[in-house]
Amino acid sequence: MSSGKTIDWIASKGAPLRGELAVPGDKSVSHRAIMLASLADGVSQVEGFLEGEDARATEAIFRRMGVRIDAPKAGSRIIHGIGIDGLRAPDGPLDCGNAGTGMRLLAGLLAGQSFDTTLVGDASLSKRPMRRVTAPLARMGARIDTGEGGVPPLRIHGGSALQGIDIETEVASAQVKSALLLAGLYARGTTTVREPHPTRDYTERMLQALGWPIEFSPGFARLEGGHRLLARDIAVPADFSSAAFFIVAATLVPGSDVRLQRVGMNPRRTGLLHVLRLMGADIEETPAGEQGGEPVSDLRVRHAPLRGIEVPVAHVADMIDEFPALFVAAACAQGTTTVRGAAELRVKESDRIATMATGLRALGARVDETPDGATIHGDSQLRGGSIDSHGDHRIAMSFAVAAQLSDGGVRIGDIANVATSFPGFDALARQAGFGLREG
Ligand SMILES: O=C(O)C1=C[C@@H](OP(=O)(O)O)[C@@H](O)[C@H](O)C1
Ligand SMILES: C=C(OP(=O)(O)O)C(=O)O
Repeated sequence: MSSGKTIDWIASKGAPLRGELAVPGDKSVSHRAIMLASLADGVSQVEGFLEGEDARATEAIFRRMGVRIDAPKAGSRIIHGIGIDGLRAPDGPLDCGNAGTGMRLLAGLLAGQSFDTTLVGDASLSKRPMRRVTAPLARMGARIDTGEGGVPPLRIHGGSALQGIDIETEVASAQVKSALLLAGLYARGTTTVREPHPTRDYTERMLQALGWPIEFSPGFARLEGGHRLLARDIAVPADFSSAAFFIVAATLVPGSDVRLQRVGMNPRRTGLLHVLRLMGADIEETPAGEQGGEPVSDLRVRHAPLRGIEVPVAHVADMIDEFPALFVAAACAQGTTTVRGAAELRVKESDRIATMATGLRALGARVDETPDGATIHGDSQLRGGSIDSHGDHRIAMSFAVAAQLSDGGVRIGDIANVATSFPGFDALARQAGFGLREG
């Protein structure tokens, strides 16, 4: 949740990136851990929970629906599950903050409850499209009113008898898929979701880990209503999307050699690794076992010159949150990089194609926008300037990376929302070598 206070960063060229870096827990997994452990029978302990505002907003919402969640120390939660039908009506609107994930997953989960709820969000979330979940949920029998134009708030009417469906989603979105699966827990019969491109499968994996029968494979998931979830301890892996800023920065800054510890390597998240390697990056990956059912690896990233490429459309969904950082890499690569099939970027916390194109141009790069992507002309010697992050955490962090390559200082406006996904980014970035301070 944005505090309303505007904070800026002044970022500038620092030192080559060095050392061992531990990035915080995965945001997607942290949301789902709160939701599913709350609905389980018994007590679950969550370790590596992301202390970011998005996941904490979800946590606060479940507390308000009667779930006891203890926080013995940072990154730890003890969740006293109240069973699949145990949630209680909250005493007012539920605030999802900045989190599309929180709101869309909850739309599905709350559609199956016996009581009414209202979901609200901050200024950015209040502009994001919700019909992508409310329309298919309506086909299951859910009754959800949106604001004018299909945006939040969502007024969810409880007491609907949900019916399973077999549906092919229009957009490749793990949030849409997860909303339907969570509604499917409460539906009569079978819910089947087919996707145009496979998306992250954390909801499916965690349902399975907590004992709900589910069948899934890339681009496909099927479950039926009427089972129960059993509490289980959950170890949250480090967030690949947070690691991505350091992977790109270390690749770009000459002399860098950095190690990232035990990063979550779910194949539906690591598209950026493939794309950066195609561009010439030097990323060494050492598998380090599993954490919470997810493969994790130690990554060693050394500086390497990059060349522009056409980003394969097949990787787009697997790197959807990494495009802001990729745009920076592309601006500093030799030659042109083309991005297509990424129209989803226009409906994230900001229009990420437009905010990145505008910001990079302000630093002297040449970027042409297209409706579903951009052409980024490389070979840029970035200069200093002023950037508006539009309150978008990933834009703010991407320009902190860009500033490590620029000739002058970069003022990055409105960075408070970095705390939604990556609290402590600035301290870790300074530890790695970044020139970065509040201004
Ligand atoms: O399911 C999730 O946890 C997420 C899915 C993605 O959104 P879409 O599914 O809408 O693409 C991603 O952008 C977001 O950061 C987290
Ligand atoms: C798009 C993002 O998150 P959400 O949709 O949950 O707001 C993100 O973290 O980049």
